[in-house]
Amino acid sequence: MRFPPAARCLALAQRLRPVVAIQPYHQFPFASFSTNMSPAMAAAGNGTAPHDEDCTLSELPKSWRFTASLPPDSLYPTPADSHKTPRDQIGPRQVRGALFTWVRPEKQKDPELLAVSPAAMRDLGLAQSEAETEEFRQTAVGNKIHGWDEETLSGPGYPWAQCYGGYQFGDWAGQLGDGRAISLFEATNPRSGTRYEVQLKGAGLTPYSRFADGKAVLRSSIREFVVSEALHALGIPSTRALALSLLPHSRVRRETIEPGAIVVRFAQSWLRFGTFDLLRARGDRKLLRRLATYVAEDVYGGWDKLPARLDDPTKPDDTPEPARGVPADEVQGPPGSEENRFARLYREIVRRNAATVAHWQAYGFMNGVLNTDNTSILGLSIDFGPFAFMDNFDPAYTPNHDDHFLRYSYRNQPTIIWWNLVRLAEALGELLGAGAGVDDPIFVEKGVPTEADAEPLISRAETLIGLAADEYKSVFMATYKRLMTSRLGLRTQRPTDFDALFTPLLDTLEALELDYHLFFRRLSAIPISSLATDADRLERAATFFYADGISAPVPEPEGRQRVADWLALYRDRVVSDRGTLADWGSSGGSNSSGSEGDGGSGGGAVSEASDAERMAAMKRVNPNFVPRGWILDELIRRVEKDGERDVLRRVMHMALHPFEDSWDGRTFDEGTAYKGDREEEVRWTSDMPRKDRAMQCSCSS
Ligand SMILES: Nc1ncnc2c1ncn2[C@@H]1O[C@H](COP(=O)(O)OP(=O)(O)OP(=O)(O)O)[C@@H](O)[C@H]1O
Repeated sequence: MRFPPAARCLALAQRLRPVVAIQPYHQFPFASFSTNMSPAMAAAGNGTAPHDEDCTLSELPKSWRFTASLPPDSLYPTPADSHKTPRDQIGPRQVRGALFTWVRPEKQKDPELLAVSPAAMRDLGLAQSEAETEEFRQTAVGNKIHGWDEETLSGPGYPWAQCYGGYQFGDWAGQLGDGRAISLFEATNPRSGTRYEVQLKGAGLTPYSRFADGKAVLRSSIREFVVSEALHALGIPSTRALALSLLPHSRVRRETIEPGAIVVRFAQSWLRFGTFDLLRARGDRKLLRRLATYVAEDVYGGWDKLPARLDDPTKPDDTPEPARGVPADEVQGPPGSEENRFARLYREIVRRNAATVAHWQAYGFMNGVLNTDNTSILGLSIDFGPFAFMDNFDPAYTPNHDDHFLRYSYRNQPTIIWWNLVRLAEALGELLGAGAGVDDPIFVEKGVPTEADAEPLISRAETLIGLAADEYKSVFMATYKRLMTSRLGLRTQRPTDFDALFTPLLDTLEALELDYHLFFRRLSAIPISSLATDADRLERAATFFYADGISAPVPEPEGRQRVADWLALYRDRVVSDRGTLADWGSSGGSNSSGSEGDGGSGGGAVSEASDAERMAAMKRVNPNFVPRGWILDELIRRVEKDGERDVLRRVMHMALHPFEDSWDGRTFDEGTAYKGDREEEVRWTSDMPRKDRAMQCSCSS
């Protein structure tokens, strides 16, 4: 079966790439916090306060909607068929016509529960004390399964592994699938009503394990456990991690022999672009339509949740947020660019991913392997292999040791996510291009347009994908600018900020090899009144250098002057943002002046109260702690080699409360003083050791 329109879409994709081709990093910053804690961060909820409604694991409402809605592997049509098959016979193979296989996690001997995320417990609706129970420990490694009676071989649900494909490093990789992840059930938090798919990573072989062993090593499991929760606490959409267990009898062969582990993780959906890629590659149009419908109805919560057509899709920057509530069968827009419900679905996926990649850019996070099987249909950060947070600001940095062409480098991330979105557009091309004809019985039956309809369909798909490219860029830029604005403590955005403030800042960080995160955090503690004169600013400039000096080949006085020049711009911008007319010219004054028509002051002051408010607001969005590569390496060494355990609890606490000045001895949501390690906290939030900057990881995990 051929996919002619999608083939045309491929050509289109190639033509479209320049539309949003990644520009130099400094043209692509973004952020989405107001100076107050953003709703995302508030919702992220880092606390562990108990709730009356928190339940036990067995009380937690569970469902199996994914497996009830989509077709299983025909070799094991029912859970009982799979359950009766010896575990070692469920070997790797190509699966057709299905989106998952029923498969039970392997049983594990003497597992040790190493750590849980208190925030994850709370977000799932589980009482904190549940983590102490045997039921939790056995569930966390797959020894106990829910919804299935292993005696009677019956029950409402059974574990499963998803089938998907993907483009890896730009090439079609064929069928992939959950080769070592097995989903247990969907859990609905009774308080929030949010439903999550809960799964185990490292739980054993599945039909999608290909040539590998179905296991995960402790090293990569610790990294995924910590970063999932850290991203969420930063307000960055991410899959989550609930628990980490060590498998003492599991020896896993990678570059060396390593201990095995299992992470319990959860997300509102684990579907990836690669799931759609696979159906397109199989030519399975019917299932593709069914999957898209499942995503809209079950994952996004209904067709009416998707974005209405923009008032003017050719000018997304000038258009307000799209309305919602469009009925499923409504088609919007003029002939040639009519948007049906599948076009709205595609646009929502575009918008979510644009916002997420904007968060990564603003917070200096790199996934490291942005293949289409690692790109979420919900726009979540997903699959944590060789990820990293930026150390010294270097837009060409890739944390992936094997990424020789820098495909997944920091500056390329927005382009690559668009590249992946174009692959998704190819899969959805016929559905979104069909316009009002999408429900014509012949089209529904065959999934392909008639000869007469083909040309208009292709042309409409091309038009809509082109408009989606503009929308992607617009959402990306708006989000990035909003985040950067708040990271700099500004209450207002100006069109000139991007070129006049953000770009010179990033250029300075790059030229002087300054630490990206420490810069923002340290700036959050500098009163504007201390930047009044050039001499003040020159003195303050050294705050941003490492204690052992700058590593860039720039003489220190020159480096100081460069930072001081930017601080002058910043001071003027803050004064124009927060100062009053009466303040202007009332004190000191910098030598620089704001841009024409920019409200620049060239002098002025900010009241102490207002400046204190700026600094406090900045501290709420500029983390003091991020789990950098060297910290995770230390953590892994201490857990794996030195047998430490409590360090995991401490690192998770810092990751879940990243904006605090300090942690040990302070009272957090749970009402009792938190027991930390002061020396460790200071070390993990100060200058990083020179030898550890900009580390790279291999993909082995
Ligand atoms: N040790 C392994 N055993 C079986 N399959 C594996 C193993 N490692 C990777 N895979 C599979 O190879 C593919 C690509 O691997 P990748 O490292 O991107 O994924 P992953 O980290 O295992 O999974 P996820 O994206 O679910 O976090 C996936 O289909 C994955 O399931």
